[in-house]
Amino acid sequence: MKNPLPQENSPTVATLDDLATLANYSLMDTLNADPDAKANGIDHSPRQVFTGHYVPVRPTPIEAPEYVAHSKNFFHELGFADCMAQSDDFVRMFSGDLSQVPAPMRKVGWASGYALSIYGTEYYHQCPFQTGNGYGDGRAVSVLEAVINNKRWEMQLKGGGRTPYCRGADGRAVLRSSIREFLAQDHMHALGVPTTRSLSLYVSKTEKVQRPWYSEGSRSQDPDRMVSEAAAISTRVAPSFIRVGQLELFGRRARKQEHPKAIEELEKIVLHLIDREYSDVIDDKLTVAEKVVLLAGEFRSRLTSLVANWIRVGYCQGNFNGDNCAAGGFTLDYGPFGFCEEFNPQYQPWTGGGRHFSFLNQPEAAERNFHMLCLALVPLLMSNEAAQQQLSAIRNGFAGVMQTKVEAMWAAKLGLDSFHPALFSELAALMVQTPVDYTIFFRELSNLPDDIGSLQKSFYKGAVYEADPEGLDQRWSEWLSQWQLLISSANTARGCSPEELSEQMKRVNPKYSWREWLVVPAYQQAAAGNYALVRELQDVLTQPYEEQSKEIEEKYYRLKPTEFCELGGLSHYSCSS
Ligand SMILES: Nc1ncnc2c1ncn2[C@@H]1O[C@H](COP(=O)(O)OP(=O)(O)OP(=O)(O)O)[C@@H](O)[C@H]1O
Ligand SMILES: [Mg+2]
Repeated sequence: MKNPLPQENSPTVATLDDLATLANYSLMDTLNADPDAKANGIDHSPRQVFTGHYVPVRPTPIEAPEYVAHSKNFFHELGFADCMAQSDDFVRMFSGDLSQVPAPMRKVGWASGYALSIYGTEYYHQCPFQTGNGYGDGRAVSVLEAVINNKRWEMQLKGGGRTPYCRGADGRAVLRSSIREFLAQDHMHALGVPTTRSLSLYVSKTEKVQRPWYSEGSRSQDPDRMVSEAAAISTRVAPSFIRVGQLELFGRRARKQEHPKAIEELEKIVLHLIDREYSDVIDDKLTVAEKVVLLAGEFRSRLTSLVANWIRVGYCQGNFNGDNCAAGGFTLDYGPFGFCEEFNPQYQPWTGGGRHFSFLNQPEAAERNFHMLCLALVPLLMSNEAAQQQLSAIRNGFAGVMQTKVEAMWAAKLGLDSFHPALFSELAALMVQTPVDYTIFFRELSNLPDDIGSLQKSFYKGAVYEADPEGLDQRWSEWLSQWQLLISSANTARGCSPEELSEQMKRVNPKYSWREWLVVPAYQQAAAGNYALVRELQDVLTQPYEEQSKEIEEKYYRLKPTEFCELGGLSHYSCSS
């Protein structure tokens, strides 16, 4: 689970001209453009897009861009020189100005439409036209596809200006939310959780936009004022940005036979997805029906692993609807996300999100998204009864696969080879009643303590605990003895030393995880032009399994102070963008 060490090779891409030689626009060249689109990409007002997979859009640059951060890890993986992130032409391009990019890079990017489904229900009314034809990337604009070290990557600006899908909004992202997404992507990758990757982040020195947000110290559920915040553009990178919602859009159109090319467009996007995300596991020579069935099985496998990983690291996506669910099976859209500090199965940082997207309900939410993906694929199997049955068997097997993966994940967190239901259910009860800090508890347990002394570092000591501390400590001691028995017999069977087990558990249970109250000062200082804390956090969060220095431990391996509980913008948020 450790973050793979960046390649030591000297960078092969040192300038934007070097990067240009790797450009290769497969999506634009193989999928259908919206026939009503304007070739120059000046297409910045809400309108309906009836057909086609993408709309050519010219991003709107932010004024006076200033460098905030780039992902050093990802730059090294790609063979990019660090200095490139601050070079004029790179800054210009990745702050939204494509007017001077070197050929064969293109001066127009693209945005895609998608459908919205929430927890398995299809929605249309979020689109200003009530038809679903005006919903999609409202502020995300892809600007480049490049093949780098034999791997294809798509690079997408977030906050890159209005598109036909902007629904009347400004097309911008603010510095606060961009810093959160940028750091969270780097952190998740370092945690070993599949994710879109951070490339770069620039802020405008002059351009501001208004967002609802919380006053200092506010405990209100919803933001209580409008604030003016700096506009920023972050670039994220993935093999593709195809979402379940995107397949749903074409699936719905095919199901309703909305236009003569609907089925062909569905087939094309599905084959494109396979090519981008599944070409290593799905043979190109198979029939479409065979590919579709394999795709469903592979996506099920990736999605269930992803959600088990989210739970392992305490991540709650917050708004896990179909359009925030990447069809490649990685984490996408760090908006109203959060990491569980005080363990609570119903943890949900987003006040608009509801229980259905809460921490331990994510397997259920994932199943709903998976169901929507399967529905979208059905029109491609119309003449093939056998393939339809295979698809429905894969669909119906989701819950079983999900449960197996979640149980294996709990077993791994506990250093065991198999899941012990009774041991786990007492642990879950104790974790809620005490309650514990999720990260600190499992990390302390990874030291294989002799008694509960060190585990108490993770105790928040709530009302239930305070009512009977001896009683709860007694239950913890009993639980720990049972766990010790199980690990010692498992260790004997595996021929594994306690030191080896401890090391193994520490690769599953991170020491450092996202703590919102430690991120808030970083974006607040950044708003004043000081990026030191952003850099420090980037450093800490990209080595989450390492012990790091004493100083870092004292600052970041800590219970959430009580004064931060219930604070708006910190313990919960209603708007995150
Ligand atoms: N400021 C904005 N301007 C234009 N469109 C927006 C803006 N904020 C959100 N949207 C659009 O509203 C929809 C729902 O927003 P949501 O918060 O899921 O996505 P997001 O955070 O913008 O982006 P993504 O899913 O691409 O990470 C998306 O289609 C998004 O593009
Ligand atoms: Mg989204």
